[in-house]
Amino acid sequence: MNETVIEVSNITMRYRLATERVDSLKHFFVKKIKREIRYENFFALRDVSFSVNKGEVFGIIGNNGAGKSTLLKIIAGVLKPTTGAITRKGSIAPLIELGAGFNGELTGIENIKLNGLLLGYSKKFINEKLDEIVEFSDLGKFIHTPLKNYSSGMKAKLGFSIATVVQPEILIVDEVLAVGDINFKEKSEKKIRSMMEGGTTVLFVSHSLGQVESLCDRVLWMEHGQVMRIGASEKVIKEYQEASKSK
Ligand SMILES: Nc1ncnc2c1ncn2[C@@H]1O[C@H](COP(=O)(O)OP(=O)(O)OP(=O)(O)O)[C@@H](O)[C@H]1O
Repeated sequence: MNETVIEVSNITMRYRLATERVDSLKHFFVKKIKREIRYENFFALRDVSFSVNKGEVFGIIGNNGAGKSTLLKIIAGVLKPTTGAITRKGSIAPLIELGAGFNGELTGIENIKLNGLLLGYSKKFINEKLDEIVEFSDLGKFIHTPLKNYSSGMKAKLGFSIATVVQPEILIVDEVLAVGDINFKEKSEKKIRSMMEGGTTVLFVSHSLGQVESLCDRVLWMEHGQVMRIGASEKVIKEYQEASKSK
């Protein structure tokens, strides 16, 4: 029987956007005190529900602004939904907002140590795994350079290498593979596949439909914060492409 590891129940995420234009922070507070700031409700997610089974590779697709990253952040526990509930079973490695825990002044090596601690790895474990992380990251001599000199792809490589040195029960991958070069893409796809074989559940967000189709069992297509379709990858991707064409 299929075991559910992620259950998303009626998630709604509301952002409040200030509708006034203010030129400075001072101006903002003056207006706020005078209660002249008005807010508009913006729903990034509306009543989203689905579940993901253990060992499944689950893709999320949709146009820019559809709500994919917001949904992943809620599942990862980085954001709290306005209403609705999430249940999650097992350890999680969220590869989202890579670099959020990075420090631009520190070198690649130093960031591995810092980020590893943030991910809950012990010092001993990080030291044991350091060579493996450095090798996988393909950063060559840049590993000894401060991160502020890295491109976004280089940061993504480092983040992926750190997070996947352990086998989490749930791996969340948001566009990470899109910024890596072709060699790294192949390598990281291989790593994701080996994790899948080891039983890891993967949530994968990407605009690369070919990659989604080749990696994912099922796909969720979102539009304007709502679920359009959930189903077998090939079928849902085809429907999404047809809908995009006819727009
Ligand atoms: N902190 C925030 N405050 C207000 N609105 C936000 C915030 N974060 C995201 N949004 C809005 O929520 C909507 C969904 O954003 P989200 O980043 O989840 O989309 P996405 O599907 O991941 O897009 P993309 O494919 O471009 O990465 C967008 O309209 C965005 O402008």
